[in-house]
Amino acid sequence: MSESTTTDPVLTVRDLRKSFTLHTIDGRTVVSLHGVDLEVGRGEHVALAGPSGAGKSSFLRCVHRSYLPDAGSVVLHTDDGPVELTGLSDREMARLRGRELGYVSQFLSAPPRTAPLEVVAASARRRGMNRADARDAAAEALQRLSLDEALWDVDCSVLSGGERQRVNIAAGTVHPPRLLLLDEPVSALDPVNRERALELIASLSASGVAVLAVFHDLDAMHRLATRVVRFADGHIDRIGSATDVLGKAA
Ligand SMILES: Nc1ncnc2c1ncn2[C@@H]1O[C@H](COP(=O)(O)OP(=O)(O)OP(=O)(O)O)[C@@H](O)[C@H]1O
Repeated sequence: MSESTTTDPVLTVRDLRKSFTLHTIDGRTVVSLHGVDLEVGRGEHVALAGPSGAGKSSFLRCVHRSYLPDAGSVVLHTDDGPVELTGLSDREMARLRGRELGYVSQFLSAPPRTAPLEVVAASARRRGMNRADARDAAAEALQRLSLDEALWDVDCSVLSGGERQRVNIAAGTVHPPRLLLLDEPVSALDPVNRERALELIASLSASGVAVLAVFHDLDAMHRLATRVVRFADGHIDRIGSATDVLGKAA
């Protein structure tokens, strides 16, 4: 399924294909994306829906290029013009990721012996802030997500799952990038912290950030998505408002 063109595009994906060869199972091939087209505009929040195994995470990872697609085009529209991500060297991709492309998964991957404040400040620095401003912005982001200040300088490895997720969200949203990819970012949060995180994510769209998100939770999609894209068997089979695609909110 194809879709219409967005007026102020941030991301344009065309005919994206990805498959995996399972070497341990007689070289069997699993196709996760069969040729997907999608455009995401400035300030849009596009939610990826669909059953388990439909290709949602593969799509996010191919856009982030933690998976290298087999074929197709992934273009990020930057201030310097469109950049084809599939053709960048690893070094160029890493630089672009730091500045323009945030990825928040459900797990925090922090270097050993790093503290929350450092993780979030490092993310802000990669996005162009100076050291002092990055530290202030990191403190503000952690405060907004109610991470207890006593934890800001402890090793991330001692944090609980929900605390790690809040550090991850703070790092993804501090001095927000042009495009933010979210893969189940609030799955370990209690209701109060989940609410704060959803409010923060909602405020990003208002400031022009393009968001591409996977939430298994229908309520989050209804609240946040300007458009829902439903995946099935590695294809997009439906695009529309949350109510059109998911039915009425509970
Ligand atoms: N690294 C991998 N190696 C082998 N197969 C993979 C890999 N990543 C994804 N797949 C396969 O690709 C298909 C799509 O998986 P993907 O994780 O993208 O689905 P999903 O829609 O995100 O599912 P879920 O909602 O359960 O997270 C599945 O059949 C999965 O087994």
